[in-house]
Amino acid sequence: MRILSKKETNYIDEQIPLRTGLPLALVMENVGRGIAEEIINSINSTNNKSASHVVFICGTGNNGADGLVAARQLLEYKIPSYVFIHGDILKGTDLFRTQYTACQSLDIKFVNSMKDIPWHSVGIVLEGLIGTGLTSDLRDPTQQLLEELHHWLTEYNIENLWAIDIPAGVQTNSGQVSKGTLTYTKTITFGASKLGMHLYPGTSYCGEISIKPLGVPWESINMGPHVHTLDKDLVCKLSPIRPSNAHKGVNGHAHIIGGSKSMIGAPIMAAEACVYTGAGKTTLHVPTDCILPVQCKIMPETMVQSFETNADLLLSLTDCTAMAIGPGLGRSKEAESLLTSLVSSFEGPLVIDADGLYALHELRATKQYFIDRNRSVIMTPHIGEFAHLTGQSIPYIQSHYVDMAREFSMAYNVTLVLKGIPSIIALPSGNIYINTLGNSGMGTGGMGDTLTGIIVSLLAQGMNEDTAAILGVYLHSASADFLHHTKPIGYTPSDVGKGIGYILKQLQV
Ligand SMILES: NC(=O)C1=CN([C@@H]2O[C@H](COP(=O)(O)OP(=O)(O)OC[C@H]3O[C@@H](n4cnc5c(N)ncnc54)[C@H](OP(=O)(O)O)[C@@H]3O)[C@@H](O)[C@H]2O)[C@H](O)CC1
Ligand SMILES: [K+]
Repeated sequence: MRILSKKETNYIDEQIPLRTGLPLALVMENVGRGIAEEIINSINSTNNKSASHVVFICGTGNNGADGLVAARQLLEYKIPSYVFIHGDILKGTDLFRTQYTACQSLDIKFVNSMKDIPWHSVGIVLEGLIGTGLTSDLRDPTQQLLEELHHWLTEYNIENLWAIDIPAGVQTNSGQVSKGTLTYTKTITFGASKLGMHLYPGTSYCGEISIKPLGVPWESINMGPHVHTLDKDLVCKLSPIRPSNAHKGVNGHAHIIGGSKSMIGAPIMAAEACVYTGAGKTTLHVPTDCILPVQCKIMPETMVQSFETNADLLLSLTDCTAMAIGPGLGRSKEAESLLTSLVSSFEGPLVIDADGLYALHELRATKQYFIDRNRSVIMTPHIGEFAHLTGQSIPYIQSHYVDMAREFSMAYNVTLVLKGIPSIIALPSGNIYINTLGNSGMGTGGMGDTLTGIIVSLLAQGMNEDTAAILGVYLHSASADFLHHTKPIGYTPSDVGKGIGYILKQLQV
């Protein structure tokens, strides 16, 4: 499912009249009908017929105009509305003033104060103060107004607070939330949901999201790189189909490099997840000083090799269909020089994770290697590692989450899996995928190692970087969601790895 940025919604508004000759007022009529239908359905399904009044709190932009269209359309169904307008009507947009004039001649009650609303008979309140037109944090008068609204909702125990398009105070692109923003039970949005509705903290203010059509097939408008949700519908088309005569020689040989004296669990989890995801062969390379405990712990299906020096390791990487480096590798000068050698000499599919990313801290020095490669490298940083890679602070990354991921991926030719809540995948083409799965039980050490193992396994089986990253993130989260269903916390990254085959089966149904 596509997700829209602020720039894209503005572009759609601009292009529809240009391409079709249809005025924006007609689009607004469609979205207003969408809002009205949602209200009618809710009123019809509730037993409380005494709470039948609808209240619209509108600004003087097009978001407020959408509310006025809905109020007018409700009259046809004999549903009365009260409207409170915030702001100077004369300074409203053309569409707002048109709708305002139309509503003045109808049986819609405009109130000058919220005190004049019969709150005891109100079932639903819709906020059309500000939509995608939010410019900065909410200004004081708007914050005060929302505070007053909150007072009435609490006093009269009104649960249904619905936002038109996006809650006033939530930034469309970043999901950052202004002081004074209220929490909604539903957001009725148009065409597609907006980025900020999928990113924290914005997502927790929106309530249920209901998408209403614009009435014009806007997806055919070319707007450059897209943002999509990562969900089952998308990955069903990506699921690998293995020929019935496939054997281990054709199912890929994944090599994983990692481990250090104090960290043997991370490479083991990665290697085992790689096996569970179906690689034909999995070899784990660990430093000589930790091979014994690794061999004692790891499942017998993996091959384990040790290396004393980087030169040893590079020589032993034969028959390698895909490689992952980083889990538990440790932070050392050797690791840094290993990374530089691998990035410049290994031409096959490569995943860099964890300490492998840390070893890239002189990223500018190696940037050209990434750009010159025929294929992108997959990097899987969490936000802390991404901050280290980019030199930006964590709060800055959080408030520029999608933009930073996209810029990084395009500049470095990297398929980026940015692990956060939610995780996003940024492709060198500029396209972004926002993960819609996952749960709180995943916040445990080793989950990232398992993800790396899944992704390198998919690469080894012949998937390209972009598909392996997208499908890998999906399989990882879907497997965790399956476990979470019966065991909310305490399932392990290894359990997640073990479940991958079952999720692949679900995708093939
Ligand atoms: N393609 C679509 O999806 C369509 C969307 N539509 C709707 O249009 C809005 C966007 O309308 P727009 O007129 O661009 O802007 P808004 O109405 O969202 O916002 C403008 C009003 O908000 C006030 N504002 C802005 N920033 C602040 C702030 N920081 N604090 C307080 N108030 C703020 C602004 O006041 P000014 O005094 O600054 O002018 C305006 O009053 C979109 O969200 C949809 O709902 C269309 O229906 C067409 C299709
Ligand atoms: K709104």
